[in-house]
Formats: sequence, C-alpha cells, structure tokens
Amino acid sequence: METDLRLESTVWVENKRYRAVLTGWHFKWTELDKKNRDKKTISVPVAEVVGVEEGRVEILPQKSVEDTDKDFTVFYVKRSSSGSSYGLLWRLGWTQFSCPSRVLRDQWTKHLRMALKTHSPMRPNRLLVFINPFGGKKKGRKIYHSLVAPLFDLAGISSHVIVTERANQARDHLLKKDLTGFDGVVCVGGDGMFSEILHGLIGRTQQEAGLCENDPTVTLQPCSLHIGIIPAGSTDCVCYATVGVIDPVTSALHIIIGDSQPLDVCSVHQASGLVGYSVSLLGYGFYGDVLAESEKHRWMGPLRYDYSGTMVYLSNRSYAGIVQYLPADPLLSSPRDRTRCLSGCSVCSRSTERLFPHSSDSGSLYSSHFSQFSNDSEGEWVSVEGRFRCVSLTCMSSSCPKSPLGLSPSAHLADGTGDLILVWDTHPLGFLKFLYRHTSTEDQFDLPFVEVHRVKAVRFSLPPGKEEEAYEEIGGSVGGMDEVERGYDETVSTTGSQQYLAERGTGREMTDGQKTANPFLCGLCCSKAPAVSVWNCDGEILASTEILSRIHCQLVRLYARGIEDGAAVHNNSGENERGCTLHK
Ligand SMILES: CCCCCCCCCCCCC/C=C/[C@@H](O)[C@H](COP(=O)(O)O)NC(=O)CCCCCCCCCCCCCCC
Ligand SMILES: Nc1ncnc2c1ncn2[C@@H]1O[C@H](COP(=O)(O)OP(=O)(O)O)[C@@H](O)[C@H]1O
Ligand SMILES: [Ca+2]
Repeated sequence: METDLRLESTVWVENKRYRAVLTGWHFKWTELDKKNRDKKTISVPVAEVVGVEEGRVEILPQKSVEDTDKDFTVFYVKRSSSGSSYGLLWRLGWTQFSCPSRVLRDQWTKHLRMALKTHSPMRPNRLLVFINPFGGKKKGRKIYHSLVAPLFDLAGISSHVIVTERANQARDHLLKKDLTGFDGVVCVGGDGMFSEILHGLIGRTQQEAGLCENDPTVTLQPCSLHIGIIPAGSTDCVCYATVGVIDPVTSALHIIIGDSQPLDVCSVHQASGLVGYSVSLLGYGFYGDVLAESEKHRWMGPLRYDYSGTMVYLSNRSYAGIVQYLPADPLLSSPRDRTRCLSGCSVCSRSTERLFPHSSDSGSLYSSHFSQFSNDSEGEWVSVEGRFRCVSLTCMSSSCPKSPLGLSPSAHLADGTGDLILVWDTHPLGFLKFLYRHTSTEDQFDLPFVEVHRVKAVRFSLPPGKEEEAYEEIGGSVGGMDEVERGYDETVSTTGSQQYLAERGTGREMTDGQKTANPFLCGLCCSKAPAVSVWNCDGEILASTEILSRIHCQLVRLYARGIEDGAAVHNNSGENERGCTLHK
C-alpha cells in the first residue's frame, strides 16, 4: 500500500526549488540548497493534512483561488505552544506548491488525497452539530460560525447545524431522530451540553442493540458515532482533559482529521434503574453543594462556581455516608504513581488490546461485545463509613483551567477504571489546603484526611437513620427533583435514558436559573446543617442519594487524541509556512 502511494518530484515554493516526497505516512519537502539542507525539511504526517486544493489558494482575508494548472495548495495542522508544558495549540498551516507540469500537479493532488483516505479512515464527511447558545459566556454561535465552520468547509465536511432552543433538545434528537449518514456529533457548549450528547448517544446505541441501561450488570454497547467538542462552556473539563487546551480551532482540527480518543464512562444507578452517566465528576458533599448553590446564580456565568465554591466552603459542611468500592487491579496502575495519561498512553492501549484482542483496525472494534466487569480478576468490595467533606469519582483526570492537573492527575482516559477520592471530615484549613492544591502541582492526596483508590465500581449509601432525615429534609420526596417542571412533547418509551429523562429534569435549564430549588442548601445562612448532600453528575444534580456506579471501559469515542506532551511532539515549522485562525 505504502509503495503505491509514494511520489517524489521537484516542486517550487515561493520561487525556491524543493524535493517533495510522499511516502505514504509523511509528506515532506526539502530545499535543494545544499548549505541549508538540514534546516529546511518540513515534514507533515499525512494524517494531519487538512485538505489539498488545485491552484494557489489564499484563505485570508477570505478564501480565493488563483486557478493555475501547475499549482496546488496543501493545508495541514501546525502546532504552537499553549504556554503550559502539556497541551498544544493547533493552527491551520498551508503551503502553495508549483509543479513542472500539469500532469505532475494532478498526480500530486490525486496521491495526497488517496493517502488521506488510506491513512485516516475516521475522517468525518458529515456531522451533526448542536450549539448551546447560552453556554458559558454565550458565545457558542459566534465561535462556531467564525472559527469552526470555515475550517469544516475547507476540509469538505458537510454539517447539519441545530442551535438548541431548550435544554435536552440535543439529547432527545439523538434518542429519537434519524441519524443515518452522520459520522459524528459535534457539541458546541460546555460539560453539561456534552453530557446531553453522551446520554443521547449511549441511550440510542443501547436501544438499537436491545440492551437495558437500567441493569448495572449489563455490558453496554460502545457508541459508533464519534463526539467532537467545541469548547464554549463554563468548566470545559472534558475538552481540557482530552485535548489539553480550551481552543475551538484546535478542537475543530482534531475533528477534521478524524482523531479518535476512547473514553471511559461511569453509569450511575439507583434501585429502580439508571440515573445518569458521568465522565468527569460524580461528586457528593462539597461538589454537589457547589453545583446546587451555583444553579441559583447562573446569571454570573462561569464565575458562579467560584462564588458558590466560596459560599459552600464557608458553610463548612460534612456528611455521613457508607462508601463501598471495588478496587481495580493494582498491578496495572495506581492513582499515586505520578504518571500522566498522555497521547498514546500505554496503560490505555493495553486496555484497548484487552477489550479487542484480535482487532487492529478501529472500524471493526465496535461490533464486538466485551465484558470487562465480570471477567477481570478484581478484588473484593471494600467498605468504609464515616463523615466526608466530599466523595468524588472521576473516570479521567478532570483537568480544567481552574485545576490544570485535575481532580486526579494520574487517572486514565480509557483504562476502564475511575479514581475514588475520599476526603474525610477535617478542620476548615485542612480542607482549604486540599482544595488549594488542585491549582498547583502539589499533591492533593498527600494529606492525612484524603484517600484515593482506583476502582471499577462504587456504591454509596446513608448510614441507618439518615435516610429518614433525608426524607424529612426534602419534604417527602427523596431526590428532590420534583420541583423541576419539564415539558415533554413526545411520549417516550422505556429504555434507561429515556425513562430517567422523562421522569426528571437535569435541573440546569438556563432560562431562569431558579428552577432547581435546592432542598439541601436552604440558604447558606441556615443554622441547622443538612444531613444529606446531593450528587453532582458532570454538572447535573442527581435525583438519588443512594447510588451504585460502575465504570464502562471505552464506551464512547471523541475526536481527540489525548494530551500532547509539548516537549516530546515534533512541531513542524518552516519559513514557507503560514499559520492562521480563519476569520478571526
Ligand atoms: C482555593 C481554590 C480552590 C480551587 C479548587 C478547584 C477544584 C477544581 C476541580 C474542578 C473539577 C471539575 C470537574 C468538572 C465538572 C463539570 O462537569 C461541571 C459542569 O461544568 P459546566 O458548567 O461547564 O457544564 N462543573 C462543576 O461541577 C463545577 C465544579 C467547580 C468547582 C469549583 C470550586 C471552586 C472552589 C473555590 C473555593 C474557594 C474557597 C475560598 C475560601 C476563602
Ligand atoms: N437552548 C437552551 N436553553 C436552555 N438550556 C440549554 C439550552 N441548550 C442546552 N441547555 C442546557 O444548558 C446546560 C448547560 O450548558 P453548557 O453548554 O454545559 O454550559 P455551561 O458550561 O455554562 O454550564 C446543559 O445542561 C444543557 O442541557
Ligand atoms: Ca479511566
């Protein structure tokens, strides 16, 4: 295959003579000036070529094509530093080449396009795009139309764009509407919007596979459609933890070249069935209270979390609970091994091999069933009981701009495990130290009142006696979501997502911000401390307190490649290249 695609010839770039070579995996050009030979080779992996066009194409200030018959223009990914040691910004670079003849020009464009098809089979042709116009700083629409759509056009990707008019529209669309012809779903918004897409796609996939999401022992079917995230939210943790930067152009380029990053997903169940899915933070206590409080202050935008965080911190609460967990195999990895899950992570690759032992091409991966829950030789359930400041479970590092290394810096994106962080009740300054360490490289687990365990499943229950207290506090409706009014225009059937979604709201509708009357934080001035908190499930308040959660290895795939190590990745650059963001 590689030899078929090989092509080599002399070309000109800005009046200088170059030797251009396509080897199959790489497209390189080297200036034919002996003195500078070493310095002037530019090499672009074929997988990172965005597009190839005939003629001399300019894209700034707007796209124009000078239609000459010996020229072609190649667009590709160009990296630049993000300013931190991990995570790189991607920009569009392009170079115009002149060939000695039209025949050779046509050979170049044909070979390059064939190489693209062969070496990056997951490139999308057609995408379904959901824009939350109210996410984060309310710039979703502008971000998409000015920065992302022009890049999709350039790459020949067609998209069907839906600007949402209500919460859960994207999720309902994915659950019910025809998705034929789409290669992926793009979410323009924050973690809450991503969560909608996640619920919609997982629910739809299980419906079609005839699997019951309500049963925590069922091995769920991985989703075949990829998810792309264009960050336009408040926390943007899923984007930050899978791409390494919050940057719409970088994310758009990952989508265009069809990068693929599998992601673990945690399913959360109560006795009667599924209550939701989480990838970033499933948190009880502090993070639950912060979310509940922040919903009252949505008008503050992303700042609501800092304000509510401070208020909740000052309210100085801890909660009684029983936490049971199923440890993951300690020989494979540990949350304190000081490693980081970076692009090409070997721990995650081993998980992929375990899940799909006979498969080398990703296209066929997802037809196979797997059962990591029952087959693995994990240990016995462990049970602890006491008072906690917070109980958090995260399937990945959950790094975000507030906490660049995240809730659990050594967690893996796709290893089939989650990290359970238990923060026992402690004095306020101790807890502040714990929180503060999230903002630096200091180890937040190196504190006597903090424990972290790598797990496959977690159960949380209230100590005997507390259930009744919880019931009384919330006025006779455990879960407390009954206040949330939801208008569903269509009758839904009974698969897990649909059922849970029909029964409850996310509590995060952004219309008036006041719908989530939180029964637990009855004004932070309240003198009687509440006995129970709420669960924060990727930014949504869950309706249940007593839950069972289980990690599903690589249940979804994102258009991403994990965080790139700035020091290790070769950054192609040369004087003939130009980088830009389109239509800034
Ligand atoms: C003293 C400074 C403390 C900084 C502590 C930073 C910890 C940050 C960990 C963030 C983990 C994020 C996990 C992701 C969660 C998201 O799914 C989810 C939804 O996001 P969306 O609204 O974009 O859709 N986001 C959240 O639930 C937000 C959690 C944010 C918690 C921030 C807490 C700030 C605490 C500030 C405490 C200040 C104490 C000061 C005392 C004088
Ligand atoms: N058109 C809309 N009107 C109101 N709420 C919406 C709309 N579209 C999406 N949502 C909801 O808004 C919530 C927050 O969106 P998100 O994009 O995550 O922003 P943020 O990061 O600021 O919280 C999501 O849970 C989603 O369900
Ligand atoms: Ca994981």
